[in-house]
Amino acid sequence: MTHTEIPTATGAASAFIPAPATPYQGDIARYWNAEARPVNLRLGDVDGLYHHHYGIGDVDHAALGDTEDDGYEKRLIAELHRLESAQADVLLDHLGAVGRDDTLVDAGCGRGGSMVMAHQRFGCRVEGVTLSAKQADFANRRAAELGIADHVRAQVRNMLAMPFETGQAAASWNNESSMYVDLQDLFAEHSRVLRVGGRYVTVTGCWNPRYGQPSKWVSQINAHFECNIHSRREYLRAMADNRLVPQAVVDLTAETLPYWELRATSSLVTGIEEAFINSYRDGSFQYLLIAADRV
Ligand SMILES: C[S@@+](CC[C@H](N)C(=O)[O-])C[C@H]1O[C@@H](n2cnc3c(N)ncnc32)[C@H](O)[C@@H]1O
Ligand SMILES: CC(C)=CCC/C(C)=C/COP(=O)(O)OP(=O)(O)O
Ligand SMILES: [Mg+2]
Repeated sequence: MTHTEIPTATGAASAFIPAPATPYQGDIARYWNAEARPVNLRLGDVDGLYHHHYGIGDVDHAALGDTEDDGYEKRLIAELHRLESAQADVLLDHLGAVGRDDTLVDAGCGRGGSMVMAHQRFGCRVEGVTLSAKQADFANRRAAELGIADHVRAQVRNMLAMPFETGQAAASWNNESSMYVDLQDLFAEHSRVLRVGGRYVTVTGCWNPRYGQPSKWVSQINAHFECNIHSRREYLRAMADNRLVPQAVVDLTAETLPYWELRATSSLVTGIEEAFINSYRDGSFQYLLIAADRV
């Protein structure tokens, strides 16, 4: 692999940043280096867990209280954040038995919220990769602040060529990060880093083959995030081709809609809410968790 020596903002994420494997990956690195949306930063500020994924579960209307009250917006932000952390908890629930001596891999780790939650739950080592040096620095800074930098680390690397030994990981996951890569390449790499008997989990948005082709809403989401949403069929086929055998396929579409409906009423809207709500409602798009055994 070729590496370009570029010092990072803090020098903490890594001494060097690998050159992007493709021009597209360079675009994605730039996208996430520039990202600073209030909907992500203000939610993360609630308790220091910074997520770049969406929420699931029922809205707690009692906790939200009256829209006319002072403090409603603050409670709304806390509620959206609670639902996003609930999503990560459900992903972690599907990792199976994880011991303190195990290593977990977060492919496309963002600012590291899920990694911190995984370490807090299992006490184990958690290794993350992201294309963005800003995100890796952010995640490593948070881990240092929490005193867990010896167990939680983000690196600026391509998830299709991860810096981990073959069979090193007890479990690995993609939390809303698989729509940036070819699924055959992705699952071949997870299959390599996972030990036999290990567990792979993804939470993802995918287009529904029953709808026919990607709807205009799905195309809008792709354009908004510069990603390429795959179909449910493609996930299952690429897993089967790469020794990943689904143990659970959970349709979380109905469970994510309350998050989007609540978010659409907040001051932190980004303009993509309508596309998610309409595509989930018309059946063209699904929010799915797939947990698979590495056989
Ligand atoms: C929507 S964010 C999800 C972040 C995180 N999983 C979470 O739940 O908060 C997508 C992430 O995928 C990462 N990503 C996209 N393509 C990647 C690649 N080829 N290698 C590594 N990371 C990648 C981005 O850098 C970004 O961190
Ligand atoms: C389910 C799908 C298709 C996800 C696409 C990947 C993505 C950008 C996820 C959320 O990131 P974010 O938290 O940075 O987005 P936002 O700013 O909208 O909250
Ligand atoms: Mg977000």
